[in-house]
Amino acid sequence: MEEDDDCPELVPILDNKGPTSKIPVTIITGYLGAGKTTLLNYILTEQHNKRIAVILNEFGEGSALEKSLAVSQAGELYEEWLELRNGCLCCSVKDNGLKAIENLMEKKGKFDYILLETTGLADPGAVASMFWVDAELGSDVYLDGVVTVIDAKYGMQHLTEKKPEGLMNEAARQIALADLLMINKVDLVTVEELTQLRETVKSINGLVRILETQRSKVDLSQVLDLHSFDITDGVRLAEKLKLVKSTQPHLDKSILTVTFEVPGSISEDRLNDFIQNLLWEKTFKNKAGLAMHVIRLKGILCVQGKLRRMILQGVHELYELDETPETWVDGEPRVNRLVFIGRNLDEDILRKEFIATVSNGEGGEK
Ligand SMILES: Nc1nc2c(ncn2[C@@H]2O[C@H](COP(=O)(O)OP(=O)(O)OP(=O)(O)O)[C@@H](O)[C@H]2O)c(=O)[nH]1
Repeated sequence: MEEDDDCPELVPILDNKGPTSKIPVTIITGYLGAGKTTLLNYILTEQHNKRIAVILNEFGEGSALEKSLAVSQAGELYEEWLELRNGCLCCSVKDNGLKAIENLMEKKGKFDYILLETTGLADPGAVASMFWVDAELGSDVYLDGVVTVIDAKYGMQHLTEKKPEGLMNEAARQIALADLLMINKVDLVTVEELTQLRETVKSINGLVRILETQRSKVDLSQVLDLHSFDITDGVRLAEKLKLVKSTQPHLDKSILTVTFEVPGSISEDRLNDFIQNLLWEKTFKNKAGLAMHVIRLKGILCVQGKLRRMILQGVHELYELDETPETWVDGEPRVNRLVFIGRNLDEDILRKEFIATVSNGEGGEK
């Protein structure tokens, strides 16, 4: 056992990924009119003793601010920022979003939390990747999670909208990327409609926690500090991944969740080969010959030569493989458990490809 009391000087406890030294960013996404602004207004007017900065994101859109700021009850629209009585702040940033946020913090001091609302049609994956990469590069912020708001009444319609060949349905993509899903406007639907939507959502993202809300009212502790990209709690993630089941597509060509478990310890190099073939080269195809496309990826792995569990996190083409603080216990079965959310995925093929790639040569027992 390691000594917990003594902290070796050369190993800072608050490493640059530590939640205490950096400011969390939660991305709030969802289709047009789902209730994102209502959620932000609710959060900003609740008593939470946090200094929250709300950023309305127009990254990459290049267009002028199309909508009023989240909090404009005073009738004033602030170009740069709007400071609220409870210490919160609201502003709109374009293009180089992270730089703008850093400038804002320089001017206004640090916040406790940043909420970033993406425009209804934006791909939250691009924004999430940007924050994720920046955190790695030593920025003051880290990505806490992606919250997707769905319209209980029109959600199904958005999900079944036909897209031109090859294009992904944005509503489904936003669900696939979510770490937390809020089905909002439950007052407008019947129990049956709500059940149907919930089942459809689960068939896309088998990992996500689902909340049902009216007027986006939600216990803030369920939305903030999700630590969805943390690498420190491998045990909790392992337990969570164990409960995930592969899903069947509900909708034509829909995005779904695939999960599997492979025993033994694996080579890190070959694991990297597998991930890169999947995410970058897109070499794996489903039975219909369509390339698999991963949107979100999580895993707990047992890597040869590592005493600790490894965590794998991925968003689109980015991935990160890290050691957790937890060592494998003697006699504990070594397993690799992976969850993929994406398009054209096929569980059998993916598992076979994984086994073929990682257990080449000396794979198997530790
Ligand atoms: N009936 C009902 N209406 C709601 C609920 N939540 C929000 N609304 C209304 O739905 C409309 C859209 O809500 P917004 O919060 O502006 O949605 P949004 O996702 O920010 O919309 P965009 O900015 O266009 O993407 C508003 O008129 C809200 O008052 C709810 O739970 N029930």
